[in-house]
Amino acid sequence: MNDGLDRFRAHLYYDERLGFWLDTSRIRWTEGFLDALEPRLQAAYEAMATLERGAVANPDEGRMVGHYWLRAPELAPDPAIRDAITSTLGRVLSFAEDVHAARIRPERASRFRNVLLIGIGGSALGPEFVSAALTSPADRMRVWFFDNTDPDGFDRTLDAIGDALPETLTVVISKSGGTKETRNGMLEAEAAYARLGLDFAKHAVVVTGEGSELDKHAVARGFLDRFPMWDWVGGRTSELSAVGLLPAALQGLDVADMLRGARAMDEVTRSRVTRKNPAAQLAAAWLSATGGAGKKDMVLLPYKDRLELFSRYAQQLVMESLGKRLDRNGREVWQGISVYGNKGSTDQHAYVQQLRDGVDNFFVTFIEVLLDRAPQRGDLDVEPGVTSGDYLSGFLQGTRRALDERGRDTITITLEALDAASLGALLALYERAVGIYAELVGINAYHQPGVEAGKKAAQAVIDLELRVLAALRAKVGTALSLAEVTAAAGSDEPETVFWILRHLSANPRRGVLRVRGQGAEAEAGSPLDWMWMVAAAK
Ligand SMILES: O=P(O)(O)OC[C@H]1O[C@](O)(CO)[C@@H](O)[C@@H]1O
Repeated sequence: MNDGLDRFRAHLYYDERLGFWLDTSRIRWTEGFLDALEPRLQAAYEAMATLERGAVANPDEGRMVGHYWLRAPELAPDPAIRDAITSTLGRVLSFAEDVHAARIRPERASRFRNVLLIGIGGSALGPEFVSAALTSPADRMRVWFFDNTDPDGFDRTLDAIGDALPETLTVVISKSGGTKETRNGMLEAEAAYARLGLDFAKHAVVVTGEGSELDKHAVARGFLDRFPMWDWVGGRTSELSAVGLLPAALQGLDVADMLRGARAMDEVTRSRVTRKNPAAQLAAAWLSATGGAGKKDMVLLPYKDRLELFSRYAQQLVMESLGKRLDRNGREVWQGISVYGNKGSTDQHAYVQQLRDGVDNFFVTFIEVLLDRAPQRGDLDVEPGVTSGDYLSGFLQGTRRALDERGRDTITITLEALDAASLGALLALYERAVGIYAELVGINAYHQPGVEAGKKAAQAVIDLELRVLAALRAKVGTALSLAEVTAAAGSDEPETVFWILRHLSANPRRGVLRVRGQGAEAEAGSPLDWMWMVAAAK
C-alpha cells in the first residue's frame, strides 16, 4: 500500500495562500477510483454552483441554501439578501463595540464582562467550538453556554458564573425560535437574574428568525437587541451568520478574518478541477473509505487541544446532513457517516488501541497545526533539542504510520497556524465537502426530517405526564398500581407511564411517592408492580 513518496506527492494538496495541506495518500483508493468518479464529481460541482446561484436546494422546506453568501454577499441572488448580510454584520460589529465600550451596559453593573449563550445544535455547537479554539488572554468577554435542558447543567454553569451574573449578557439563539431546550434555558436564566432583582430583558439579546415565537417574546419584553437568522441558512451551517459572529465578536475574536478564511476556502473549493479542489478530494476520500454507504465511521483526531470540540461540531454537520433514509429519488438508502473523535495525542491513550488492533470500521482524519504555540511564549526543551510540540507531531506521525501498517485509511489536514482565518477555512472546507459528498451519493444534505420524530414523541411524554399527575392528584393519599394510573391517565402505554412515575418520584417537588404495595406479589415482584401516590394536596 505505501508505495512511497510518489503516492504522497500525488495525493498531497497544498495551498500557500490558505496555509493549508490535505493529504489523502493514506486512503486506499483503488487504481482509477478518482478517474471513474470524475463524471459524478463534475455533476456535483454543477449542483453546488446551482445551489450557490440560489436554487431551491431544500425542496421539502422550499428554501434556498445560502451559507456561502455569508462570506461573499455579492454572490447572493437577490439584492435584499446582500443588504441583509452586510447590514447584519455591521450591526453585529457595532453592537459588540458598544458592549465593549460600555455604551451598552447592564442594569446595575458598570459593564458587561461575560456572555451566556443559550442555544442547541447548530445554534450552539459552532459558537462553542470557535470560542474554545480561539480563546486567548486578549478576549474581551468570557463566554458560557447553556446547550441543553439539564437542570443540574444550568445550576453548574450559573454557579461558575457566580457573582458575575449582573455583568453577564445573555444571547439566546434559535433559528426556529421554538426549540424547547433553548426556551427552558432562557426561562432558567431569566429566573436567575430575577433572583438578584434584575430585569432579564436589560441583559438579553436574541438571534432568531423574524416573527418567530422567540422574536415576538424579545419584542414584547424589550430585549436589548435582535439579530436575524434567515430561512436560507441552515442551523448546522450558521456559524458565519449572526449565530456565530455575534458571540465571536463579543468575545473579541477577529470575525473579519474568520469570514476572509472561509471566503478564500470557498474560492478554491469552487474549482471544477478535482486535483485543485480540496473539498472534492475530501468528499471523494470519504466515499472511498465508506463505500459511499457509511460502512466506516469518521474518526476526527486533531492533535491540538483547541480543536477538541471540532468532532462535536462536525458530528452535527456531517450526521444531520448525510444521515438520510431516502435519496433524492425517494429510494430507501439509509445513508450517513458516523462521526466521533476528540483529540490526540490524548486519545492514543484511550481508543487508538482499537483503531490499530481492533475492528476495521473507521477511517481517521488527523488534523495537525504546524505552529506549536505563540512565538512570544518561547519554548522549552523537554529533552535536549526536543520540545513538547515535537512530541505532539511525533505522536501524530507515529499513529498515522501505525494505522497505515495495519491497512487502516487515514487522511491528514495540516494547518500552518490556528487562527480566525484558518478556522474559517476549516469550517468552509467541511461545509463544502459535506455538500459534494451528498451530491455524490444522491441525497439532500439540507433537511433533517428525522429529528422531528423524537421532538414529537417528547411532547407526547410531557402531555401524558400532566395527565398522570392529574390522575394521582385526583386520588390524594391512595396508592395506585401502574395499571390504575395508566388507565386513569387515559393512556394505553404503561411503560411510558412507568418512566414518568419513576422520574417524578425522584424529584420530590411534584409530591409523587413510590409506596410499597400490599402482599407478596408487590414485595417480591418487579418495579412494574410498585404502587404510586400523591400523599397530600398541594
Ligand atoms: O436553532 P434552533 O431552531 O433552535 O434549532 C436547533 C437545532 O435543532 C435542530 O433543528 C435539530 O433538532 C437542528 O437542525 C438545529 O441546529
